[in-house]
Amino acid sequence: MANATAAGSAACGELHQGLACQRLTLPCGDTVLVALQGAHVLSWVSQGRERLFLSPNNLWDGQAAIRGGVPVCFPQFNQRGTLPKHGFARNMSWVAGEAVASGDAAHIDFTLSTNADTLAIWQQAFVAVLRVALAPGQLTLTLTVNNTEAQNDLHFTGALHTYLAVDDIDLTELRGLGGRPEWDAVADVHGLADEALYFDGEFDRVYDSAANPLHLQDGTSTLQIEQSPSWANSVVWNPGEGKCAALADMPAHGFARMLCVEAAQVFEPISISAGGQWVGWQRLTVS
Ligand SMILES: O=P(O)(O)OC[C@H]1O[C@@H](O)[C@H](O)[C@@H](O)[C@@H]1O
Repeated sequence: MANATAAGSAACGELHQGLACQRLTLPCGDTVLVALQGAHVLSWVSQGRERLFLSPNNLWDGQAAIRGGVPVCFPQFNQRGTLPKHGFARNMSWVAGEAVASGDAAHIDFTLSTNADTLAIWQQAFVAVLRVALAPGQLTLTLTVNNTEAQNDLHFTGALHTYLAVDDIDLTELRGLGGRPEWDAVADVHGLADEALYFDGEFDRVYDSAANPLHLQDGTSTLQIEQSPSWANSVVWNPGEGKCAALADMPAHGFARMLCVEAAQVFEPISISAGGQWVGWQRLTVS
């Protein structure tokens, strides 16, 4: 089913590997594809180039976490709690709203609410909304979490776990975190970030987020990465060759074509009082 929206933008449903998806396409040709599973952005093409890495070795069974794109990790980051790794939101089906166009941009909201499956593992009433907003050369992902409890606070950690496509990880550098507190999770060492980060093996580090944008340079193009101050951390992850080989859902050399730069909340859970709301976003801009 396709429906035209204002200014020539188009929104339509389609299947990708059997999964129900929504696609937004702008008059300039930029397009984003989002699976209902996890409200998972699978593809963002801007200026004719795919900007996200998506593993060709995914199971596509509608439940297993999808490797690549932008997993929404909620309400738990990694294994820092009793919930499934990186929370359950990426494994569940979200509900797509109507696409909305304004000028040369468009957005669509996806919603996940408390249900029997979430209550079975997390006794918390909530409504989470991911807005996927497309503008020429720009993708903005905004996660809004509503605590719909009458009395209790809601606590969560999480991330927008963005897998950026790179031509060659050996030619990739990330700038903008220089001087920020860094925890190297591989070596379990705390320090301060170098001005430019390079990747020649497993890399798994958590940073105190920076106020300024980050810049990813991969040889042929530069991407600017921003996040709202409501996320305390940025996580930079590449499994490297050895760990990549152990990931069943990654091709052997997949590590060379990706870098995760995540807007995240890792250590200190975010608290939302009863009836309250939290908003956090990540914005990618082709530059
Ligand atoms: O394989 P998963 O569950 O998608 O997690 C991938 C990676 O996600 C990153 O955010 C973590 O920092 C890594 O430690 C983790 O390995």
